[in-house]
Amino acid sequence: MSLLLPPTILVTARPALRHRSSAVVAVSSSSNCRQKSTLHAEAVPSSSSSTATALNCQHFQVCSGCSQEWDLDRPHIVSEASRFFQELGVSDFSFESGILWEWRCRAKLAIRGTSEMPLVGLYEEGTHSVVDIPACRAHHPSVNAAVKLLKEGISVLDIQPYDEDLGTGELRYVQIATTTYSTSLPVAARYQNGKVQVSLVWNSKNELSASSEKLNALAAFLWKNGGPRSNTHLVHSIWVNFQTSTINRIFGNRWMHLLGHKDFWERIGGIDISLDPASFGQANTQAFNSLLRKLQSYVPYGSSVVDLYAGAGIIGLSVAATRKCRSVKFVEINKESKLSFEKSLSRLPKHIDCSIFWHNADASAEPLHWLRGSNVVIVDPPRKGLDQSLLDALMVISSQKNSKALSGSIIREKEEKRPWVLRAREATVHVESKSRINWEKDQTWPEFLIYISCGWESFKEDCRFLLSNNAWHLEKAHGFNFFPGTQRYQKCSLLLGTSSHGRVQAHRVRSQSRRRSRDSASVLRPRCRRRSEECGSPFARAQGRTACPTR
Ligand SMILES: C[S@@+](CC[C@H](N)C(=O)[O-])C[C@H]1O[C@@H](n2cnc3c(N)ncnc32)[C@H](O)[C@@H]1O
Repeated sequence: MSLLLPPTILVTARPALRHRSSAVVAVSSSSNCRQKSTLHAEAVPSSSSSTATALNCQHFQVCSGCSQEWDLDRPHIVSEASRFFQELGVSDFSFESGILWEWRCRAKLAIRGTSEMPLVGLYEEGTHSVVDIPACRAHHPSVNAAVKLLKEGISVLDIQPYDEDLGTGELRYVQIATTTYSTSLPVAARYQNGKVQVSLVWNSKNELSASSEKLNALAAFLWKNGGPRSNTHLVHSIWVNFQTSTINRIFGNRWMHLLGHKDFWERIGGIDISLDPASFGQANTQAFNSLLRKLQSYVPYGSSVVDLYAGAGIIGLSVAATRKCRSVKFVEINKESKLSFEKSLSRLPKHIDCSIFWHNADASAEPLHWLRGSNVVIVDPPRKGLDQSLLDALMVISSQKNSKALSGSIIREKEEKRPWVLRAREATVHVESKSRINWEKDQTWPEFLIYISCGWESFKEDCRFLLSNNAWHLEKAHGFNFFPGTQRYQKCSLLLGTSSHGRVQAHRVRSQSRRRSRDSASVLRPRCRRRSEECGSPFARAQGRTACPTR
């Protein structure tokens, strides 16, 4: 089995522990002092540090986005990860540092202040005060240029930034995503010349509200001064998301395309992918590309793959295209990802003969059902890690020598009658290959698990659990610098191989005790952290109110 650990989690290692404790106390008055001293300690360069790999950002220590100022190519977590994997028998853990600045191609930023002096940025650690970050070193240069243009528009048109205490104002957040896909430019010039998809989060229920005129005027301003006919041609397209709720979410449910190309293409992992603003997208597209290239090499040719927590399906589609897969099944809970998935699917090379199924479903509900029929399972869960039911299912399949017996025991469990479960089992997107796969009847079970993780602490826990009782065997581990300058999220990929030694009974006992320990961990972690990928501020998490831009 192979497992891919998202670097996101990783980098957090030691520093992550410090951050975690800071986060827990962030609502108390002493928390800021603690946080600051942590940041200060990390700001001290070691004797071998070089300015060539320093963050060198004027916003450091005020903005909550970055917490490592020196040695961006060596996140502190790497040495911990290396030791962790060494202890588990993997001595060749590798780490790719990638680009160190201008890597963030996707940013969600809060908009506060006044129309004369708008603030566009992240929350100061432990507060809900927005820090303006016009010269952010992590942002792709096009993101910073778009923020500058947006601020001009806010001032010229007297747009009112959101006031979250009063719930008033017009513009709450902006999401800016960069595409570097352009066939009219030489490859070497494409990254620097990225164009942005701007999504304005507008404080109204829909396009019929009284403030719509101002919204249209702002969109027209951005298009006139940044669109294809402007001198700079920075803006690819403009969307609006309507959000009036005070709950802990950046986006509401209503999206509308306003100007520019609706489809937003990027080339990653050897395929063309389309990402709608409502779909999950990786912030560091270059690191993601490296991760995909490595991951592909671990998928045997002709595999049947299940991609759980699939988002818009980039990982599964990239292995379908490069590994001659028999079938790839995707399971994703966010229905908004379907549109992006279908568009990307439409550009998969026509010669690829692979059965494809995309399900809008919860991977943790009936996980054995999703695992059946595949020899490779790829998981890329949110920071909280794998759902317990899926971990249990992975342990069950590893401990059963006889796949027929396994299928039989599952089928005997119950005949499913619940209509919503049956509906979820039906693929909402289905492309049949010439070989016509019926994985529902297939007796194959995963032999390879590839775990991509963006939460180091939860990953370690999941990994130890999967390796317990020799249920899975760890083969490879790789780290990728997805978030240089931030300690919190790195991505790491691991490859686990199954063994057939474990006993189901023994495993069940263990999984129960683990569930208890997870519950107690959740007491320390604010609830919304477990629920929402969006919330990054300890303050907001503890208060359970307005969402914070992710870092
Ligand atoms: C870290 S993202 C990975 C997305 C995708 N693999 C990619 O790289 O673009 C995690 C994804 O898991 C989805 N998700 C969260 N909980 C889920 C669940 N219980 N079942 C299925 N998908 C889930 C989220 O909507 C999100 O798209």
